[in-house]
Amino acid sequence: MIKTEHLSKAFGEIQAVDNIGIEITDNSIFGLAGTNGAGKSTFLRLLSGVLKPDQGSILIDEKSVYEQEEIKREIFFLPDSAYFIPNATGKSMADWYSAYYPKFDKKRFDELSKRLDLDTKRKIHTLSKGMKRQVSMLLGICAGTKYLFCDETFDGLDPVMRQAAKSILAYEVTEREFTPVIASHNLRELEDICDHVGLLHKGGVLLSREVEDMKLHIHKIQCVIQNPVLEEELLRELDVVQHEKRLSLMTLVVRGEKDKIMEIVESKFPVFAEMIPLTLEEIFISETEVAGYDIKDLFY
Ligand SMILES: Nc1ncnc2c1ncn2[C@@H]1O[C@H](COP(=O)(O)OP(=O)(O)OP(=O)(O)O)[C@@H](O)[C@H]1O
Repeated sequence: MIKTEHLSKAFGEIQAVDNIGIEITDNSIFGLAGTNGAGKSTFLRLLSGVLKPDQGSILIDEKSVYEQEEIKREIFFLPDSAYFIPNATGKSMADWYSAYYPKFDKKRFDELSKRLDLDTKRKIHTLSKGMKRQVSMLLGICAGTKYLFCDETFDGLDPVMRQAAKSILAYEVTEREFTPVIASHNLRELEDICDHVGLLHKGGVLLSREVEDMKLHIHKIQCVIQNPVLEEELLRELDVVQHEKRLSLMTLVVRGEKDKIMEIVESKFPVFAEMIPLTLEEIFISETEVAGYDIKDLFY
Protein backbone atom coordinates (compact mmCIF):
# COMPACT_ATOMS: atom_id res chain seq x y z
CA MET A 1 0.00 0.00 0.00
CA ILE A 2 1.11 3.55 -0.70
CA LYS A 3 0.41 6.18 1.90
CA THR A 4 1.45 9.82 1.78
CA GLU A 5 0.87 12.35 4.53
CA HIS A 6 1.28 16.13 4.24
CA LEU A 7 3.51 15.56 1.23
CA SER A 8 4.93 18.80 -0.17
CA LYS A 9 7.58 19.77 -2.69
CA ALA A 10 8.45 23.23 -4.01
CA PHE A 11 10.81 24.37 -6.74
CA GLY A 12 11.77 27.86 -5.62
CA GLU A 13 8.56 29.85 -5.53
CA ILE A 14 6.50 27.12 -7.22
CA GLN A 15 4.63 24.79 -4.87
CA ALA A 16 4.49 21.76 -7.19
CA VAL A 17 3.02 19.36 -4.60
CA ASP A 18 1.08 20.85 -1.75
CA ASN A 19 0.18 18.85 1.35
CA ILE A 20 -0.98 15.64 -0.36
CA GLY A 21 -2.40 12.93 1.85
CA ILE A 22 -3.49 9.93 -0.17
CA GLU A 23 -3.81 6.16 0.16
CA ILE A 24 -3.45 3.81 -2.80
CA THR A 25 -4.58 0.30 -2.03
CA ASP A 26 -2.84 -2.78 -3.40
CA ASN A 27 -4.00 -4.41 -6.61
CA SER A 28 -6.01 -1.45 -7.76
CA ILE A 29 -5.38 0.74 -10.78
CA PHE A 30 -5.07 4.31 -9.59
CA GLY A 31 -5.62 7.16 -12.04
CA LEU A 32 -4.00 10.49 -11.31
CA ALA A 33 -5.76 13.19 -13.32
CA GLY A 34 -4.91 16.87 -13.55
CA THR A 35 -4.21 19.68 -15.97
CA ASN A 36 -0.71 20.58 -17.20
CA GLY A 37 1.34 21.76 -14.26
CA ALA A 38 -1.03 20.28 -11.64
CA GLY A 39 1.87 18.39 -10.02
CA LYS A 40 1.36 14.85 -11.37
CA SER A 41 4.96 14.25 -12.51
CA THR A 42 6.39 15.74 -9.34
CA PHE A 43 4.10 13.53 -7.26
CA LEU A 44 5.16 10.40 -9.20
CA ARG A 45 8.84 11.36 -8.91
CA LEU A 46 8.38 11.73 -5.16
CA LEU A 47 6.65 8.33 -4.99
CA SER A 48 9.50 6.76 -6.98
CA GLY A 49 12.11 8.18 -4.61
CA VAL A 50 13.68 10.27 -7.40
CA LEU A 51 12.89 13.48 -5.50
CA LYS A 52 13.14 14.16 -1.80
CA PRO A 53 10.06 15.68 -0.17
CA ASP A 54 10.41 19.08 1.51
CA GLN A 55 7.81 18.04 4.03
CA GLY A 56 5.60 15.09 4.85
CA SER A 57 6.08 11.37 4.36
CA ILE A 58 5.68 8.61 1.77
CA LEU A 59 5.35 5.07 2.95
CA ILE A 60 5.29 2.21 0.46
CA ASP A 61 4.55 -1.09 2.16
CA GLU A 62 5.21 0.81 5.38
CA LYS A 63 8.74 1.69 4.28
CA SER A 64 10.13 5.07 3.46
CA VAL A 65 11.11 5.24 -0.21
CA TYR A 66 13.77 7.96 -0.58
CA GLU A 67 17.25 6.40 -0.89
CA GLN A 68 15.91 2.96 0.08
CA GLU A 69 17.16 0.44 -2.51
CA GLU A 70 15.08 -2.49 -1.27
CA ILE A 71 11.73 -0.80 -1.83
CA LYS A 72 12.94 0.92 -5.02
CA ARG A 73 13.35 -2.52 -6.58
CA GLU A 74 9.60 -2.91 -6.20
CA ILE A 75 8.97 0.30 -8.16
CA PHE A 76 9.20 0.92 -11.89
CA PHE A 77 8.79 4.52 -13.00
CA LEU A 78 7.85 5.26 -16.59
CA PRO A 79 8.57 8.97 -17.01
CA ASP A 80 6.94 11.14 -19.63
CA SER A 81 9.97 10.73 -21.92
CA ALA A 82 11.38 7.27 -21.44
CA TYR A 83 15.10 6.65 -21.16
CA PHE A 84 16.77 4.17 -23.50
CA ILE A 85 20.47 3.37 -23.70
CA PRO A 86 21.91 4.71 -27.01
CA ASN A 87 21.53 2.10 -29.80
CA ALA A 88 19.52 -0.20 -27.53
CA THR A 89 16.98 -2.68 -28.86
CA GLY A 90 13.93 -3.87 -26.94
CA LYS A 91 15.80 -7.06 -26.17
CA SER A 92 18.95 -5.33 -24.90
CA MET A 93 16.83 -3.03 -22.69
CA ALA A 94 15.12 -6.12 -21.26
CA ASP A 95 18.57 -7.58 -20.47
CA TRP A 96 19.66 -4.30 -18.92
CA TYR A 97 16.61 -4.04 -16.65
CA SER A 98 16.89 -7.73 -15.66
CA ALA A 99 20.16 -6.89 -13.92
CA TYR A 100 18.39 -4.46 -11.59
CA TYR A 101 14.95 -6.04 -11.29
CA PRO A 102 15.37 -9.67 -10.18
CA LYS A 103 11.80 -10.60 -11.12
CA PHE A 104 12.05 -9.26 -14.70
CA ASP A 105 10.17 -11.74 -16.92
CA LYS A 106 11.98 -11.88 -20.30
CA LYS A 107 9.70 -14.62 -21.60
CA ARG A 108 6.65 -12.46 -20.97
CA PHE A 109 8.42 -9.48 -22.58
CA ASP A 110 8.95 -11.52 -25.77
CA GLU A 111 5.40 -12.83 -25.67
CA LEU A 112 3.81 -9.38 -25.22
CA SER A 113 6.11 -7.79 -27.82
CA LYS A 114 4.93 -10.41 -30.35
CA ARG A 115 1.34 -9.71 -29.39
CA LEU A 116 1.81 -5.99 -30.06
CA ASP A 117 3.78 -6.75 -33.22
CA LEU A 118 6.95 -5.11 -31.88
CA ASP A 119 10.29 -6.30 -33.20
CA THR A 120 12.53 -6.54 -30.10
CA LYS A 121 15.67 -6.74 -32.29
CA ARG A 122 15.08 -3.35 -33.88
CA LYS A 123 17.01 -0.34 -32.59
CA ILE A 124 14.63 1.63 -30.41
CA HIS A 125 15.69 5.00 -31.86
CA THR A 126 14.32 3.84 -35.25
CA LEU A 127 10.84 3.21 -33.80
CA SER A 128 7.94 5.66 -33.91
CA LYS A 129 7.00 7.67 -30.81
CA GLY A 130 4.02 5.44 -30.08
CA MET A 131 6.11 2.27 -30.57
CA LYS A 132 8.74 3.61 -28.14
CA ARG A 133 5.97 4.12 -25.61
CA GLN A 134 4.82 0.55 -26.14
CA VAL A 135 8.35 -0.77 -25.58
CA SER A 136 8.79 1.23 -22.38
CA MET A 137 5.35 0.17 -21.15
CA LEU A 138 6.18 -3.51 -21.74
CA LEU A 139 9.54 -3.09 -19.99
CA GLY A 140 7.68 -1.57 -17.03
CA ILE A 141 5.08 -4.34 -16.89
CA CYS A 142 7.61 -7.15 -17.30
CA ALA A 143 9.98 -5.76 -14.66
CA GLY A 144 7.88 -7.75 -12.18
CA THR A 145 7.76 -4.89 -9.69
CA LYS A 146 4.85 -4.53 -7.35
CA TYR A 147 4.35 -0.86 -8.33
CA LEU A 148 4.35 0.74 -11.76
CA PHE A 149 4.15 4.53 -12.02
CA CYS A 150 3.21 5.72 -15.50
CA ASP A 151 3.50 9.38 -16.44
CA GLU A 152 1.24 10.05 -19.44
CA THR A 153 2.20 6.63 -20.82
CA PHE A 154 -1.08 6.09 -22.66
CA ASP A 155 -1.21 9.52 -24.23
CA GLY A 156 0.90 8.71 -27.29
CA LEU A 157 -0.83 5.42 -28.10
CA ASP A 158 -3.42 4.92 -30.81
CA PRO A 159 -6.88 3.71 -29.68
CA VAL A 160 -6.21 0.04 -30.53
CA MET A 161 -2.91 0.02 -28.65
CA ARG A 162 -4.47 1.89 -25.74
CA GLN A 163 -7.09 -0.84 -25.42
CA ALA A 164 -4.39 -3.52 -25.64
CA ALA A 165 -2.31 -1.73 -22.99
CA LYS A 166 -5.32 -1.43 -20.70
CA SER A 167 -6.19 -5.09 -21.02
CA ILE A 168 -2.56 -6.14 -20.32
CA LEU A 169 -2.48 -3.96 -17.20
CA ALA A 170 -5.87 -5.24 -16.01
CA TYR A 171 -4.70 -8.83 -16.53
CA GLU A 172 -1.50 -8.24 -14.51
CA VAL A 173 -3.51 -6.75 -11.64
CA THR A 174 -5.63 -9.89 -11.40
CA GLU A 175 -2.68 -12.30 -11.78
CA ARG A 176 -0.09 -11.01 -9.33
CA GLU A 177 0.70 -8.35 -6.73
CA PHE A 178 0.62 -5.30 -8.95
CA THR A 179 -0.50 -1.72 -8.43
CA PRO A 180 -0.19 0.69 -11.37
CA VAL A 181 -0.58 4.44 -10.87
CA ILE A 182 -1.33 6.21 -14.14
CA ALA A 183 -1.04 9.97 -14.51
CA SER A 184 -2.79 11.76 -17.35
CA HIS A 185 -4.02 15.26 -18.10
CA ASN A 186 -6.85 13.68 -20.03
CA LEU A 187 -9.63 11.97 -18.11
CA ARG A 188 -10.55 10.02 -21.23
CA GLU A 189 -7.18 8.24 -21.05
CA LEU A 190 -8.13 6.93 -17.63
CA GLU A 191 -11.63 5.85 -18.64
CA ASP A 192 -12.45 2.14 -18.39
CA ILE A 193 -9.28 1.22 -16.58
CA CYS A 194 -8.99 2.87 -13.19
CA ASP A 195 -10.61 1.59 -10.03
CA HIS A 196 -9.86 4.81 -8.25
CA VAL A 197 -9.21 8.30 -9.57
CA GLY A 198 -7.53 11.20 -7.78
CA LEU A 199 -7.83 14.67 -9.23
CA LEU A 200 -4.84 16.97 -8.69
CA HIS A 201 -5.15 20.72 -8.95
CA LYS A 202 -2.40 23.24 -8.15
CA GLY A 203 -0.38 20.61 -6.31
CA GLY A 204 -3.25 19.46 -4.06
CA VAL A 205 -5.83 16.67 -4.28
CA LEU A 206 -9.18 18.13 -5.26
CA LEU A 207 -10.87 14.79 -4.83
CA SER A 208 -10.11 11.09 -4.74
CA ARG A 209 -12.83 8.49 -5.26
CA GLU A 210 -13.61 4.89 -6.13
CA VAL A 211 -14.97 4.88 -9.68
CA GLU A 212 -17.60 2.19 -8.97
CA ASP A 213 -18.78 4.05 -5.90
CA MET A 214 -19.21 7.27 -7.88
CA LYS A 215 -21.11 5.38 -10.58
CA LEU A 216 -23.62 4.11 -8.03
CA HIS A 217 -24.67 7.63 -7.13
CA ILE A 218 -24.85 9.39 -10.44
CA HIS A 219 -26.65 8.37 -13.63
CA LYS A 220 -27.39 9.51 -17.14
CA ILE A 221 -30.84 9.16 -18.65
CA GLN A 222 -32.22 9.88 -22.05
CA CYS A 223 -35.96 10.26 -22.31
CA VAL A 224 -38.80 11.74 -24.31
CA ILE A 225 -41.70 13.17 -22.34
CA GLN A 226 -44.40 14.68 -24.46
CA ASN A 227 -46.30 16.62 -21.82
CA PRO A 228 -44.37 19.85 -20.98
CA VAL A 229 -45.96 20.06 -17.51
CA LEU A 230 -44.74 16.57 -16.64
CA GLU A 231 -41.34 17.42 -18.09
CA GLU A 232 -41.11 20.43 -15.77
CA GLU A 233 -42.14 18.22 -12.84
CA LEU A 234 -39.43 15.73 -13.72
CA LEU A 235 -36.74 18.40 -13.68
CA ARG A 236 -37.99 19.59 -10.28
CA GLU A 237 -38.23 16.15 -8.71
CA LEU A 238 -34.83 14.86 -9.81
CA ASP A 239 -31.50 16.09 -8.49
CA VAL A 240 -30.32 17.23 -11.92
CA VAL A 241 -26.64 18.02 -12.42
CA GLN A 242 -26.81 18.68 -16.15
CA HIS A 243 -29.57 18.65 -18.70
CA GLU A 244 -29.96 19.33 -22.36
CA LYS A 245 -32.76 18.93 -24.87
CA ARG A 246 -32.42 18.23 -28.57
CA LEU A 247 -35.78 18.26 -30.35
CA SER A 248 -37.86 16.13 -27.98
CA LEU A 249 -34.96 14.06 -26.57
CA MET A 250 -33.86 15.07 -23.07
CA THR A 251 -30.48 13.99 -21.72
CA LEU A 252 -30.10 14.30 -17.96
CA VAL A 253 -27.25 13.67 -15.57
CA VAL A 254 -28.85 13.03 -12.22
CA ARG A 255 -27.66 12.31 -8.69
CA GLY A 256 -29.35 9.51 -6.77
CA GLU A 257 -30.10 5.80 -6.79
CA LYS A 258 -30.83 4.17 -10.15
CA ASP A 259 -34.17 2.56 -9.24
CA LYS A 260 -35.55 5.67 -7.55
CA ILE A 261 -34.59 7.83 -10.56
CA MET A 262 -36.27 5.44 -13.02
CA GLU A 263 -39.39 5.32 -10.84
CA ILE A 264 -39.69 9.13 -11.06
CA VAL A 265 -39.02 9.11 -14.82
CA GLU A 266 -41.65 6.37 -15.38
CA SER A 267 -44.23 8.39 -13.40
CA LYS A 268 -44.05 11.05 -16.16
CA PHE A 269 -45.21 8.55 -18.81
CA PRO A 270 -42.16 8.79 -21.09
CA VAL A 271 -42.53 7.70 -24.71
CA PHE A 272 -38.97 6.47 -24.32
CA ALA A 273 -36.53 6.32 -21.39
CA GLU A 274 -33.19 4.59 -20.85
CA MET A 275 -30.11 4.80 -18.66
CA ILE A 276 -26.85 5.22 -20.56
CA PRO A 277 -23.30 4.90 -19.21
CA LEU A 278 -21.64 8.02 -17.84
CA THR A 279 -18.14 9.03 -18.81
CA LEU A 280 -15.54 9.65 -16.13
CA GLU A 281 -15.53 13.27 -17.22
CA GLU A 282 -19.26 13.64 -16.58
CA ILE A 283 -18.90 12.03 -13.17
CA PHE A 284 -16.08 14.36 -12.26
CA ILE A 285 -18.02 17.39 -13.43
CA SER A 286 -20.74 16.58 -10.93
CA GLU A 287 -18.33 15.65 -8.15
CA THR A 288 -16.22 18.79 -8.48
CA GLU A 289 -19.31 20.98 -8.59
CA VAL A 290 -20.07 19.72 -5.09
CA ALA A 291 -16.57 20.76 -4.05
CA GLY A 292 -17.23 24.22 -5.51
CA TYR A 293 -15.13 23.82 -8.67
CA ASP A 294 -16.11 23.70 -12.28
CA ILE A 295 -14.05 20.93 -13.84
CA LYS A 296 -14.84 22.29 -17.30
CA ASP A 297 -12.59 25.23 -16.41
CA LEU A 298 -9.86 22.77 -15.40
CA PHE A 299 -9.95 20.47 -18.39
CA TYR A 300 -10.94 22.58 -21.39
N1 LIG B 1 12.63 20.72 -11.86
C1 LIG B 1 11.76 21.72 -11.76
N2 LIG B 1 12.18 22.98 -11.55
C2 LIG B 1 11.30 24.00 -11.44
N3 LIG B 1 9.96 23.87 -11.51
C3 LIG B 1 9.48 22.64 -11.72
C4 LIG B 1 10.34 21.49 -11.85
N4 LIG B 1 9.57 20.39 -12.05
C5 LIG B 1 8.29 20.83 -12.04
N5 LIG B 1 8.23 22.16 -11.84
C6 LIG B 1 7.00 23.00 -11.74
O1 LIG B 1 6.14 22.36 -10.83
C7 LIG B 1 4.77 22.46 -11.28
C8 LIG B 1 4.19 21.06 -11.40
O2 LIG B 1 4.84 20.42 -12.50
P1 LIG B 1 4.59 18.89 -12.88
O3 LIG B 1 5.53 18.56 -13.98
O4 LIG B 1 4.64 18.08 -11.64
O5 LIG B 1 3.09 18.96 -13.40
P2 LIG B 1 2.25 17.90 -14.27
O6 LIG B 1 0.90 17.83 -13.64
O7 LIG B 1 2.99 16.65 -14.43
O8 LIG B 1 2.15 18.65 -15.66
P3 LIG B 1 2.10 18.05 -17.17
O9 LIG B 1 0.76 17.42 -17.35
O10 LIG B 1 2.26 19.29 -17.99
O11 LIG B 1 3.25 17.10 -17.33
C9 LIG B 1 4.82 23.24 -12.58
O12 LIG B 1 4.52 24.59 -12.30
C10 LIG B 1 6.27 23.07 -13.05
O13 LIG B 1 6.66 24.18 -13.81
